[in-house]
Amino acid sequence: MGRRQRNKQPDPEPLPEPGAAAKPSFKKLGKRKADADIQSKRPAKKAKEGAAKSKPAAAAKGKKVPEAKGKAKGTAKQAEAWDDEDEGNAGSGEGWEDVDDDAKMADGPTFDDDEGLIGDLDEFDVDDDADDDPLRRPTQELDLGSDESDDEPAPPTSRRAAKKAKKAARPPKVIPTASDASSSSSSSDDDDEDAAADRVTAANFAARSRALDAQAAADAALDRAELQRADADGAGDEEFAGADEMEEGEDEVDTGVAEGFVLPTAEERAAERAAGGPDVAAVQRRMRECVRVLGRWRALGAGTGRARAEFVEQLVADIASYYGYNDFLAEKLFQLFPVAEAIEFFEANEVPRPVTIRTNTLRTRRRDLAQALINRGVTLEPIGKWTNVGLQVFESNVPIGATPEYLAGQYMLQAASSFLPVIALAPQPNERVLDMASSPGGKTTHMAALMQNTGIIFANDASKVRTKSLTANVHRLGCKNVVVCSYDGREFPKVMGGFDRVLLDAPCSGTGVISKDASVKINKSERDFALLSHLQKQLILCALDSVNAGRAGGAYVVYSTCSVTVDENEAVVDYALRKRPGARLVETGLAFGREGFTRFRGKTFDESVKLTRRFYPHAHNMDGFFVAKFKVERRAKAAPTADAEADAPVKAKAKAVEAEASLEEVGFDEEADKPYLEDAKRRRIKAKGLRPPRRTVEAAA
Ligand SMILES: C[S@@+](CC[C@H](N)C(=O)[O-])C[C@H]1O[C@@H](n2cnc3c(N)ncnc32)[C@H](O)[C@@H]1O
Repeated sequence: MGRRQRNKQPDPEPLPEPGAAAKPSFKKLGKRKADADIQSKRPAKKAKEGAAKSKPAAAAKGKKVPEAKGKAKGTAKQAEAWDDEDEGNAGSGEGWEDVDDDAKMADGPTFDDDEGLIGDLDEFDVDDDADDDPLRRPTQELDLGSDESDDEPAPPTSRRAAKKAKKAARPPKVIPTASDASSSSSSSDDDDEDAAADRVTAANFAARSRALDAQAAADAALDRAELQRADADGAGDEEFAGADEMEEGEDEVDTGVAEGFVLPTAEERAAERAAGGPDVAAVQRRMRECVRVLGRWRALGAGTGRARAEFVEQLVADIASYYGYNDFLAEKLFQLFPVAEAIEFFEANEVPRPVTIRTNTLRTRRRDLAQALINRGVTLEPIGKWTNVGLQVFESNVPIGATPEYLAGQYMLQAASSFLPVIALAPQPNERVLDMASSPGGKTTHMAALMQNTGIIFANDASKVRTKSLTANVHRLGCKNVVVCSYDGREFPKVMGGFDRVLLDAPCSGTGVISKDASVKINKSERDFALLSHLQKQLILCALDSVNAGRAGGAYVVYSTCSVTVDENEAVVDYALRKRPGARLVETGLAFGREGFTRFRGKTFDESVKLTRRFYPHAHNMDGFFVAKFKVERRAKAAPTADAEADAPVKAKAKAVEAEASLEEVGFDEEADKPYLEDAKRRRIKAKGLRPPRRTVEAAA
């Protein structure tokens, strides 16, 4: 399997059958970036170092990525191939949307106590380096017939060669799996061949898509079979119910703890720490053993004479030191998964996410954009079946954040996960929409495109500084239905209300985007999560109060975060359900993602919370993300009693006064706005060099 094929955004896993519990994924996504540290005595990676490593892929940073071999080719025939693809997708409507932003800020920034907010669209700005300026480079010519440069060997000093050498030096993964075996067997001979054989052109795009779909279906079938086996074997105690078995084939030899393995006591652990920590190979061995024992506690744990909690404690401590997390966060994230899956999650956080872009359909079509980028030497593919505007970039000769197409607003650098809340909200043309926390505008501009530049979107963000990048993106992408404003979201609906739909892409801890911002590993404490959860609860109530509950068919609110913690997600949503009886959760309309938790470590949430969706890097090859969709309707009135009927006229009058007052409060008066609207229309007509109609009497007055 080619390198790009392996890295390709897989088609997301289908939803489990109704009633089926959320299952761990057995897929492996790649190797640890941190493995280069293997020779060092201490396993923990410095967070700073990690942060630097986890910066966006070179392309997204405006750096040159390795030269793609062979010229990109394009003809009218190729364009037709993209045509077919887009037409094929056209009917799928909502299910085929795009994603949002940048690499560090794949789905926008994350909240940081000290700096307020971290990450910015500027992260994707091009270097000043003249060499990187795409505008000064000659555009590659289209030539379907020859592929001469494919034959040129990569220079020995190329980044590809360096990458190969680095790969060879990597130690085995903590928990090797069958998927590793297959990937390692192919990795030795793949890179150069793949670059030529897997090159995606508009011509071979449709066939490749089909092949990838078939591959994804086969993988999914394999996963299901594995999960059924794990289910049949049963799991440990209640806390770890669902913990997956280690690997197929281990059953025959799994008769006890590995020879020579002794779980250290608390004192031994303390002494080990005091001595500078264990060496990395020892930690790896210990983690592997702990996962194996915990995964089959009944069979293997009893003979150890130690408590399960001791194994868990050791494993969490080793995860923290090996991957460079603070103990608190390592444990918090560990608790989200069965044991073996937790390791997959931590591993996936070490792997950069694919660079993805969203076609701005206000400016171009995906096939045209793809053709233009292919012509510049960009190697790309559609992200997956679930979006008809997303493209995944594999290689590029030019900085993806500064191509003429980028500058012309034909696309947004945006993480695949951040398409999801917009798909769920499904804003329609001519609606009034509020994007409550919107900078730098990945989702705002996506909504503007779905609304075909009609209706109105109020794009709000509490940070004035951040609204600059929002405004820049709104202009670059040609969004004409967006009003940018800067209020604390908690001031809504006092500022304005009566919306058809509201998106609350809330400030969060960013535990879903650790691969882009490794500082999260050490700078989040219990207090941060408490503060964030509190802010999120306040914001969600304001979002629910800002819609027009009386709207025919109901109004909608989508709540999303790029975090995977329960405090910031299910707990917030459950709180909102309790506080706002007029709001209920509905299906997100997203065809994949895991169900939200309804029970978690002693907490019980409303059953409907399972309608929310969780996305994980190790399971969906995208940032960790959470999406919940609410429908808000006016609450049904109770049947009137005789007394109530007598009071009816008085109550009706009181209600009318109240309604009038609330209208005043939210500041809407269509009549009063009429002259201004008419003036604006006249100006627009004049600007086009046409004669505007005569003013109506009210407007003149
Ligand atoms: C996850 S980011 C939003 C990303 C954005 N939706 C996008 O797709 O580009 C969260 C945003 O919330 C903003 N924010 C933080 N506290 C806020 C508050 N109290 N009210 C409104 N916005 C807030 C931050 O400035 C930050 O830009």
